Amino acid sequence: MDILQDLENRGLIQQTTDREALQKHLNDNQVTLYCGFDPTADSLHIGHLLPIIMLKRFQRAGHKPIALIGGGTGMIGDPSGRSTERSLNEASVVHEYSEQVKLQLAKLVDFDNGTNAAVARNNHDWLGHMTVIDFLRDAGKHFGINYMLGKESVSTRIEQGISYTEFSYMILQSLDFMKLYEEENCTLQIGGSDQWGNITAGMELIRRSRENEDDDINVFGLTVPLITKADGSKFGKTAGGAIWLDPEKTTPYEFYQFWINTDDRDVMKFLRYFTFLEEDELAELQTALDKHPETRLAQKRLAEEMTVMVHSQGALEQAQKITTSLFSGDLKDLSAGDIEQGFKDVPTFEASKDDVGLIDLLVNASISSSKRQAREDIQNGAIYINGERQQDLQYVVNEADRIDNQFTVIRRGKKKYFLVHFS
Ligand SMILES: N[C@@H](Cc1ccc(O)cc1)C(=O)O
Repeated sequence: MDILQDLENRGLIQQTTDREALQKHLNDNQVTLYCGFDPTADSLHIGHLLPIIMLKRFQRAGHKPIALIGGGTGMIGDPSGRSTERSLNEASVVHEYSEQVKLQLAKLVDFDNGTNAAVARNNHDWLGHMTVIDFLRDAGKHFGINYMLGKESVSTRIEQGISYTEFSYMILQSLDFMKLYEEENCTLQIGGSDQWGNITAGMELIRRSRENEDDDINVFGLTVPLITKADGSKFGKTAGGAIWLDPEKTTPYEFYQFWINTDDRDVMKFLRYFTFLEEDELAELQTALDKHPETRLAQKRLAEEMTVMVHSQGALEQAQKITTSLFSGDLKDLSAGDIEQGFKDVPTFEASKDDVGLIDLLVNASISSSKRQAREDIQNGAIYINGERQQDLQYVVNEADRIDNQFTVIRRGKKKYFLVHFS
């Protein structure tokens, strides 16, 4: 099936410029396309995944993706989709973020697979050395103020205010498209739906600066939809904050759990958006969802695909093992690393490796508020050590209670977890 049809079936096209011409262009050529990512943090997050996967889809269809790192634009700040001015990051910080973002992109997009290997570029390489005179003469001349004021990213900000810095952002992104068009024969830019204005501005710049040339200029833009959820809340934001792609910031277990918790009403849409599963398999999962929603087969499949894609098969297996152990309450087979992932946000008490009476431990670790309370908790059967109830008031916590010789998981009541770390 051709790529545009596949994208359309998956609901992945928000807007395209001249759809028919784009179709023909993609049918007749190996097309070089790009998507830009501004380094606004030390890691990409789940909101960046859709455009990244889009690059992979085009790559699988035989086209050539460029992942553009916004080392230059990241110094300025895109007003698109934002209601307030951004605060500027130090140059050294943007530089550091750029390196991290580049490494992440390299893991996700195939940078060495022969004829259509993906390429990484950094727009600081050209924007960072441009003089202000060149900028105003060569780029600025092609942008009418009315045209710029008409862009949604600007018009929606006139009331609250927008700096000249952010106002100029669209010119920088346009210069990128022109640069990549000239140097890499890049003819398609893709992005999130809020990027439509910047993408079309780039096409306009390419056309205007080549007005006197006779050959046809074939450049295109395509945007993906904003991801919405049935419950109206924002995609990718949880109580614990953003879902990052960096395993140090969001562990693979947490990442896996994020997808597992997808609402029944959203799961099929997300499978279409994010995975490469094809119609027949999607239909099977739809049937499972209709007949046996309680098995959460579609959610499991989504979580598996995404965890392997962003992390690894090993990370998926670890996440599944932790999930099963936490569900059954049987923690014996977990390693210290598993415990750290599975109980990342649980209060942790540091202890030495000496045997200690359970009552003392409960009080020292602030699990029970007093010795009396500790005795009551134990007698009431509210205290569990590594998932096993302990009702002996004289019990001494010892080496055998240490998982991987480092952790003891204590539960008080139904789901209040505490971690004791022995060192
Ligand atoms: N403006 C894009 C990032 C980007 C940067 C440079 C480009 O040339 C293209 C895209 C964003 O904020 O998501």
